[in-house]
Amino acid sequence: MTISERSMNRPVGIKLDPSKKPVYLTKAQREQLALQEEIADQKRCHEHHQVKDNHPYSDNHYCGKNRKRDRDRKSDRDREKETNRVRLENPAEKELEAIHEQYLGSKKPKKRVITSSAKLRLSFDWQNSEDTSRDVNPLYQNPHEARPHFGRGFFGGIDRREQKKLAIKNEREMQEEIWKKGGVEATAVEAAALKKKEQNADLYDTFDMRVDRHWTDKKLEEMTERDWRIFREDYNISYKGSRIPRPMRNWAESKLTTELLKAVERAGYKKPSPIQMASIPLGLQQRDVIGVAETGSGKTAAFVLPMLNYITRLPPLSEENEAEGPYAVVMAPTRELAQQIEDETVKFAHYLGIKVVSIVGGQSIEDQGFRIRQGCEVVIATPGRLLDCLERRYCVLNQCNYVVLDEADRMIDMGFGPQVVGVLDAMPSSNMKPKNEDEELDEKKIYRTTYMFSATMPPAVERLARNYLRNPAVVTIGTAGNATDLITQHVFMVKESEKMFKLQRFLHELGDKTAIVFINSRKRVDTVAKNLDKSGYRVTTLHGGKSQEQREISLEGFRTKKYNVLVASDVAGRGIDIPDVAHVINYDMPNKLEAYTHRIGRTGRAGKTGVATTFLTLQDTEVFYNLKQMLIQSNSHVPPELARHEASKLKPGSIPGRPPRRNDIVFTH
Ligand SMILES: Nc1ncnc2c1ncn2[C@@H]1O[C@H](COP(=O)(O)OP(=O)(O)OP(=O)(O)O)[C@@H](O)[C@H]1O
Repeated sequence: MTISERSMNRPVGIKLDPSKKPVYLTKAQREQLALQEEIADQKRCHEHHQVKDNHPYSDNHYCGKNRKRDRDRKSDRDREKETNRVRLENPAEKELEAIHEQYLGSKKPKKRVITSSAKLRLSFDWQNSEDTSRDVNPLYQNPHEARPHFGRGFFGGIDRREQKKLAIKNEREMQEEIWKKGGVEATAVEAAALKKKEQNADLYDTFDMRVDRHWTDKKLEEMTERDWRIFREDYNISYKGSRIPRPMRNWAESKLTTELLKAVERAGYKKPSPIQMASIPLGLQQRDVIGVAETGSGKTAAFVLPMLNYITRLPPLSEENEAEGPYAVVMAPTRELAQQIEDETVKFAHYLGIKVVSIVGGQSIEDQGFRIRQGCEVVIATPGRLLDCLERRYCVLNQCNYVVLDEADRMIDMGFGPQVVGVLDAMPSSNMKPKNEDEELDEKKIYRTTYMFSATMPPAVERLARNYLRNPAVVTIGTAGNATDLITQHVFMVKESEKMFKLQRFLHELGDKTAIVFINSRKRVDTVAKNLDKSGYRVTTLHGGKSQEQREISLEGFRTKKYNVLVASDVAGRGIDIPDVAHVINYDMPNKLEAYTHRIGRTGRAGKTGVATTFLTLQDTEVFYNLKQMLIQSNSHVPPELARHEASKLKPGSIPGRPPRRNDIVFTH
């Protein structure tokens, strides 16, 4: 209300001339004016209630000034809405509004979303007392080991053992009193029971300590749901899929046959690796499995052991059934990898009398066909050559129900999809598991089991590969696609012309240790190797343009340390397991991050550490974003030229300015 409006009400006690213009009022006058207005208002309200006292919606608080204020607010709102509507009907205004929204954001109030995790924030399904985590302070690591206090109990409060001893002493005295009054003597059994109680009272038990034990101190049958959860967290194991069996904690708890366990012991594998812990129990149940674990983490044994276990359950091969083909097939993208899987399989299989044959390109197909026909339980092959063998009728897969696709993503990426499908089609389809995952499996029946393993599994490839599997369990160790922490990653921004000089500097520092240098093209592999050879390095090469024999000689020479530098194309990028490779150098950055992960994974294997160095040029912008994310995630140094580059800031294929989606992971640096 303005002063002029107020003056219209003409309060009692203040004489104002109505003809005059509004005058200045002192504070005291204004206060008096307000008081009089308030009294007048209340009076009006009172009269109004007397009239409408019995009205059902009457509200004693809602009257007078309040009602007027509300009316004013409402009309203000209506007026504003109306101006907005008129304004927005004008196209120029509309456009202005859109630009405003684009730069300054929408005015529309955002709905507050309460996530389910926020709702449950303070709900734990375990008690504080159940916490088995170890305290960093050694003082609190063993809280129940109380120190004696010079014959006066223990430091730190009540001594449960003393209490128990006193309790049993009382019980004995009372019992003896009863026996005495009854005139009877304790029987031998009663006396022995009392004595046992006394002995027990002298011991601390778990209850006294009030501390739950860590899962490592528990027997299998004592493991609780919570212990299994901690176990999975300790080894970074995560699963997707239904009805997942428990992982195995050690070899003894696995359900592998005794002969296989002996073979594992002879191989020197003291403890299963996390991928083995998680996927062997699944394989033993004939479940289809997609296994993703970092390079050098023992994926080969994770699929080989359940496969051999499965074969031991089948009748041994004889003249009658050897013509029906092998019991199991493993497919891998490269010849070297297939041969390496053969070595790993033979390591265990020869103790069980299981025969293994590898079928790869570059060797006589007739010889390979002859070896299969002589009878073998396991065939390890590259998909192209195996399909060739099947089409030429050198081999059949009439009794093969176990198939492994190692480096499955690479096989599909290389265009081997049709060959893989061709091989799968040659297997008995009657043994496929039912499509409905809720349908119970017949325990006596043999179903086709399909295993798929890799260190990387891009979602698009996984979706495609899933066509070959039925109700698979997906096991992931750590974060899919990440390099192992055992590898120290260095990335240098260089010019093409500087690469050779820098490479020689790194190789010079290498001394007698071994290194693999990856180059993107076969031709350049030969050129770089020639240059290094001239400079006096012990160099050998490996790429797809060499004959199979040359490839094998090179790899063998590198394995036996006749050469300490292997210059290779991507043929050696996956799966190749050469112990003690100290340094991997990406002379050229590959054009996919998956290839980078696999290449650097040739070092830092089976628990050992390694170094990976990558030369990056401005031609590699395609991978800048993903590489930067990977370096940040693994706490590696990001060269400033990469961090600053535009291509490293924008995810390939994304729209500039689009706010991150809910599932996007954004790293800051
Ligand atoms: N339980 C184990 N204990 C000790 N060594 C093991 C164990 N399992 C596997 N290894 C060894 O670890 C090395 C790497 O294993 P493997 O080649 O199977 O790794 P991978 O996960 O398949 O690697 P990549 O992804 O590069 O193919 C091998 O030399 C193998 O003998």
